[in-house]
Amino acid sequence: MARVRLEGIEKRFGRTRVLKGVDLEVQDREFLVLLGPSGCGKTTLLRIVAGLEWPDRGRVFLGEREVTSLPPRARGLAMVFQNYAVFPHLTVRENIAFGLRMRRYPEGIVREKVGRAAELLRIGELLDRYPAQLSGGQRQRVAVARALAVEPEVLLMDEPLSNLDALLRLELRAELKRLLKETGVTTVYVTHDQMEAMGMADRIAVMREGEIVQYGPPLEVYQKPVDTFVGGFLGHPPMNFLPLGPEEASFLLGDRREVLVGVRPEDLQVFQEEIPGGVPGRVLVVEPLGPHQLVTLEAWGQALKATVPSSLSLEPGNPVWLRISKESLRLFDPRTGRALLEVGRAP
Ligand SMILES: Nc1ncnc2c1ncn2[C@@H]1O[C@H](COP(=O)(O)OP(=O)(O)OP(=O)(O)O)[C@@H](O)[C@H]1O
Repeated sequence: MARVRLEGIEKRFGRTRVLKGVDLEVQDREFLVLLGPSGCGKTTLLRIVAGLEWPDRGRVFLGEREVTSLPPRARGLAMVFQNYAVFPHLTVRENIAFGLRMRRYPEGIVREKVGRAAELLRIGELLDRYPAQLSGGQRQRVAVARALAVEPEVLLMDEPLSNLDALLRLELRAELKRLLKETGVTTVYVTHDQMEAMGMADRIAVMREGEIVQYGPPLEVYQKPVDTFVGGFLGHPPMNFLPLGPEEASFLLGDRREVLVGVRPEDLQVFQEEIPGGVPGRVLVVEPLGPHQLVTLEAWGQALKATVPSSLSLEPGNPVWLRISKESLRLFDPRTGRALLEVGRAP
């Protein structure tokens, strides 16, 4: 198994700077997710790790080995992409065996490794079928089995679940997580789906416009976003942002300064009776989601989202009172969007 280390990776396509000096370290056996909006450079970074693309500047290490100028096959890694890259003219068995045959393993070993990979992915009964006879989910399992069969030190995955329907994604997400923990392979996984990132990652690297803006365990990134971009990108629905003038800030925070307050929809407490210190608001829209409801409210002169228990019977137009615990607030600089110190924490 191996660490992946990137140092100062820069890449341009024509005049566009796609990667602007990325440093990243993925620990041995870690499941790292590169998360970010479309076009931020995730795939380019992954392709540079794979050796399918060369950086203009910077270095790539796998373990202690520098591989910056090595071709893909010399790097000891395997890849799975979104468009189930399986060969249509080969059976599942031959697809899984492909990488092993390229490495010239003896037939007995090929059979054994194919069997083990098929068992891990629970596709043992599909070995004699052709890809056209498989569902999308099964095809993607074959692609993963083929990647894992060669026992790579590092597994690179680019949106491997994005072509699947929602239910299958959920199922395969959990299975992949189990599987990759079981095999212990170091994984770099690209997605723009924040639920996938939150659910699967040991650590998330959030990318924006060719840079990594935050890197840490999912909950830390969720609870302590370094700026409004990360706060707005993670969470569904995203964090609410309230621009407060000195007067309002003093009322809510006991501190006179202009700030941008970030509050997660689940941290906005909604009451139907007036409560001491509660901020008055009005219900605009109610969306029942089963265990809870998503409520759009007007308060502090702007629209906010709150997730509240379904037991509250709310209708558009209802008056409500809001409370936010100080611990759940995040403060941001209204000019730069950067996070400020937490409320109530000594500087
Ligand atoms: N071969 C190429 N030639 C020119 N521009 C490219 C090339 N590959 C990528 N780009 C550009 O580089 C930028 C980053 O692309 P990249 O595919 O890495 O982003 P991404 O974050 O993976 O996006 P997505 O989630 O949409 O796949 C985009 O603006 C894209 O148009």
